[in-house]
This record gives sequence, C-alpha cells and structure tokens, in this order.
Amino acid sequence: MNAASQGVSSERCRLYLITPPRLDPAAFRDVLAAALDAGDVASLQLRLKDASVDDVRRAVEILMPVAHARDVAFILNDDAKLAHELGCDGAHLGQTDGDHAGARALLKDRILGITCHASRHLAMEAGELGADYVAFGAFFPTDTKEVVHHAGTDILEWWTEMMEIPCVAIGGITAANCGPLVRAGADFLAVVGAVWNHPEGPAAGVRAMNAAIAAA
Ligand SMILES: Cc1ncc(COP(=O)(O)OP(=O)(O)O)c(N)n1
Ligand SMILES: Cc1ncsc1CCOP(=O)(O)O
Ligand SMILES: [Mg+2]
Repeated sequence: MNAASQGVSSERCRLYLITPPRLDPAAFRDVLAAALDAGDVASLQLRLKDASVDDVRRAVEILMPVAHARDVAFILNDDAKLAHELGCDGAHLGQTDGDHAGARALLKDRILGITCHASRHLAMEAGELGADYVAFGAFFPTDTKEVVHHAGTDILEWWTEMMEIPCVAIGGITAANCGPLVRAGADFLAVVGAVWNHPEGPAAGVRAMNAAIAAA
C-alpha cells in the first residue's frame, strides 16, 4: 500500500498531524522528523496560513520527503491544483476553498478531504462527491483557529453507523480529551497544538496521542 492509500484507510483510529500555521521549512525539517519517528502518524497536512505560493512550494519540497520516507501521506491544505502540481498525496479543502467537484476530478486517485463542520448535509454532499474523508469539528475550544462551528460525538456515531467513508475529528483535541471521539468512531484525530505545543516537545505529543488512542 502506498502512502496515499494508507493515509485514509484504516481499521483503527489513527493520528492525522497538521503542521503549525507558520514555519521555516529548513528549521522545521528535523523537528518534523523527530515527531514522525516518535509513533504512528497516518497523514501529515501542510497547513500554512499567510504564506506565498512560493513559500508553500518550498515547504512541500523540503517536508514531503520527510513524510514519505516514513510512509506518511502528505496532504496540502487549501489548494488542490497546487497539491496536484507538486505531487502531494492529496488535498484538504474547506467549504470556501474552491470547486470540490473540480478538485475530485483533478486529483483522481489521490486523497481529497473536505471540511464538513458539524453538518450532516455537508457530509452527505462530500460523500456523494467522492471525498476520501469528511472532517467534523471543532470538538473542543482551540487557540489554533477561530472556530464558528462546534461538533459533538453524535455526528461521528451517525456517520460511522451509516457510511464507510472515513471521518476525521478536529479542533482542540488532546490526549486528555480524545477518548470519547475514538469510542464514537472517529477514524482519524487531526491535531496541531496537542503535538507542536506539548510541554515536553512534539515527540512526546505524538507518543501521548498514540497512547490515548490505544487506551480509548
Ligand atoms: C483534517 C482537517 N479538517 C478540517 C480542516 C479545516 O479546513 P478549513 O475549514 O478549510 O480551514 P483551514 O484549515 O483552511 O483554516 C483542516 N484544515 N483539516
Ligand atoms: C484547522 C482547524 N479547523 C477546525 S479546528 C482547527 C484547528 C485545529 O488545531 P488544534 O488541534 O490545535 O485545535
Ligand atoms: Mg481551508
């Protein structure tokens, strides 16, 4: 199985790591390698905010090989065209990140993930369009992003009972609060702060998340 197919198919809940919103790729390379070496990570999303296209390109060139060397799928946030052009394993699109159907056609067998907030309707639409995963959230308060939509475990239970398409939970998830999400059926837990802001460093954050998932 290649990194792309591994990134969205799983029997058990797995960690979906998202980068900090701002980073210097040359300096971040070793930090990322240490985090990915600390435990199981299914996918890495490059989520740079306020970065130029050239900056994103450079970050992909430097960081994607680090992920691929460890069989971690590399997903680009916000831009399906650039993800395709740069050979990423897929793209994650929000509700205002362009044409989802066009992205599905462009990415072919690469991964397309779609933000569905806390909406059953958006999730059904994403599923019909051929999304490889749907993302629900935010489940908990977060400092990483200003969030408008708040999800509960009921949407994970509803989705997993009915659909085979994997679901990702996001928003303020930590080792301390993730148990109910895993038990409700989340296929992936997407995290930023729980890893990059862990008091003992990112490697400890990855270990703590994996231990909590296993214990749930
Ligand atoms: C896995 C995952 N889920 C949700 C999001 C949020 O995407 P979006 O709503 O487009 O917001 P931004 O991340 O672009 O600020 C995500 N990135 N990844
Ligand atoms: C990108 C995004 N979309 C909804 S919440 C969120 C932030 C996730 O970061 P954290 O894991 O630090 O709450
Ligand atoms: Mg977006």
